[in-house]
Amino acid sequence: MAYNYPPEKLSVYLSDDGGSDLTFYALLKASVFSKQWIPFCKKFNIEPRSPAAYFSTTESKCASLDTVLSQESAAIKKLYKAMEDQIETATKLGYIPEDIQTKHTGFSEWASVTSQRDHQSILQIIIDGRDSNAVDADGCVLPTLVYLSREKRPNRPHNFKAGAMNALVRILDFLYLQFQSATNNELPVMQLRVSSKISNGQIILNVDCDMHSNNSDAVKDALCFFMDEQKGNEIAYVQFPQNFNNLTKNDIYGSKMDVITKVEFPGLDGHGGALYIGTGCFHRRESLCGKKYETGYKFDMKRRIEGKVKESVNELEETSKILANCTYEEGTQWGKEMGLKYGCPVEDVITGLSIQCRGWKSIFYCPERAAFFGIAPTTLAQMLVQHKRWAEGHFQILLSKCCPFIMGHGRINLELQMGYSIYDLWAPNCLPTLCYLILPPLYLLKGIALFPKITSPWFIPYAFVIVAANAYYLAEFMWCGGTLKGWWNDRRVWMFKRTTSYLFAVIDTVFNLLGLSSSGFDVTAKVSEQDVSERYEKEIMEFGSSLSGMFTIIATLALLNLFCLVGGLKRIALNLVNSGFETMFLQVLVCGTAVAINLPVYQALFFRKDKGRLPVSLAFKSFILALLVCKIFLY
Ligand SMILES: O=c1ccn([C@@H]2O[C@H](COP(=O)(O)OP(=O)(O)O[C@H]3O[C@H](CO)[C@@H](O)[C@H](O)[C@H]3O)[C@@H](O)[C@H]2O)c(=O)[nH]1
Ligand SMILES: [Mn+2]
Repeated sequence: MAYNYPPEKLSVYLSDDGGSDLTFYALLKASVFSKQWIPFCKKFNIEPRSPAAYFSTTESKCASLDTVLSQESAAIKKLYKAMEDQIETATKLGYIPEDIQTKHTGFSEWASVTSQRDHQSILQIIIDGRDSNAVDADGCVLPTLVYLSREKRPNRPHNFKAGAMNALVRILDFLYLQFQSATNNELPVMQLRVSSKISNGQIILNVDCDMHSNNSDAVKDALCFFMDEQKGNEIAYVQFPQNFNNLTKNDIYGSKMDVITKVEFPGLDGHGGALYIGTGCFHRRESLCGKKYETGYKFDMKRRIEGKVKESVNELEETSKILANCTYEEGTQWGKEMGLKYGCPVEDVITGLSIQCRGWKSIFYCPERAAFFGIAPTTLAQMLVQHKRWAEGHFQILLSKCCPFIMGHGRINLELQMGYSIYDLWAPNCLPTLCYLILPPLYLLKGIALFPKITSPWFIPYAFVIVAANAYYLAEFMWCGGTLKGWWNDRRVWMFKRTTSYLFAVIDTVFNLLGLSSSGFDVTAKVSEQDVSERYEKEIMEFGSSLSGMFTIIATLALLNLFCLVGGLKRIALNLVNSGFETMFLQVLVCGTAVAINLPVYQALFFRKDKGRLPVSLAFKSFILALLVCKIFLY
């Protein structure tokens, strides 16, 4: 709401798939707070304009610089804290006390809600942009603010984030038309809760719920691309990078996407445009809703619609919430040709690809001051689940009719098709990785050489690939601002993802193709317990007892490599292998690297005492498994 953009041209929509009156209450409170916050931001040109982020990062710095600012900042912080306390109190209670409920008729909507998964559409226009009394403390108009919790019924697929986004797009569109005539709104904004979205009539910014804005000029930046006189008309979306503000120095879960953001996406940008990655993206409404690009297409951003809308807020709420009902999409193109596509765990990427295949271009833009910040997973389990979803989604795209080489053939250029396939091929990468982590060590244990001798000329290509690939990636990683330890962590995560997330992604995709299951959307956890956060800050890998399937694989592979390394080295030392070290060098290297990279796993199995260690039962299970594999192989 505090973007550096005329408020009468902005509307904010928040979608709450959790269907919670607590969220509605928080939004109400925020709308009241905004009356003080927005003038404060504009007066002092505050950044970032997310109050939580502002108070946690810059308050100390500004306090000493400017006395007026520091006084006003202290006063507004008090208001913010009071609001936060009220919301937290209600959250702890688990319900909204009656005296609060009576203050807004919207709460009555929840009287008939029995479950988050079974309720009618709830739509509340909290701030009506047409209302001349809806002003901030300085008397400036406020952006329209709408709360939406779409209808959910147990027997109806709700299509996760894509479903939420599409409901929002429709409502935004409908209300935009209603409001535009009344207020000359040019750019309504909309927002989702479990995912959040900002849009405006022609341009829609969508932001996930775990993100905040960090750059109040981002709207204007994006509009510059859309309004470019030469190329603006062919642009469908402007994607900003995903940045995270909760990363630790050496990024223990490899979440920082710097190599993607600074190398790969700018590369794709030169070949038609980067992927749509679900958040921090400005869409042209028309291209998102299925329009094909035609040469010569022109859109007048300043178009006005004549006529005045007299409907009251209540009437508008009643009419527009029908658009968020389960039955609304029946027999329509929503989820197919219109809006975000359904049925794929990376609804964002497949949607972006379809848009590009309809002839549109996209832009990837990294302003100096990051536009958005989000939250990266803080436990190994969260990270592996997230990557399983991504890898599965991408692999599904490759095997579907939306495969970049099929759907993209003749529509997007070959470089871009290949660019997409880097990610689409993540999942099947599990197969070679598993081979390398299982076969060389076992054969080392048995004393059978798989690779050329160190003295053979055939050793050179292997040495070259190993040195070149690693040196290249290391250089790229450091050039993008990573640390050496961060690179080592990244390599570990690379291995874990391939042996678990990607493997499960392949299995699930196959099941999916055979029609034996359908894929969902496992939401990434947004809060973690105190001790978990502390370990995250200290960069201690968090295992714990969840995800036992994936962790068993990780632990078993780690132990298998350890056993084989010890056994293999012993065999070489006892001279049981013909010119042992020379013939076994590459196997010792592969297996030794695996052991070195798995050090945190051994610690979690045998030495740690905290709750983030691997449970004893799992340690026992993987120990027996690894031993059994070695025994059977030697037999
Ligand atoms: O039923 C659902 C499930 C999810 N969401 C929203 O989707 C967004 C992304 O979910 P999150 O749990 O944060 O997953 P991430 O793995 O962090 O999401 C990344 O990956 C997704 C695709 O898998 C993209 O859609 C996201 O934009 C991208 O940030 C969040 O705002 C959710 O609230 C819904 O609105 N409804
Ligand atoms: Mn997220």
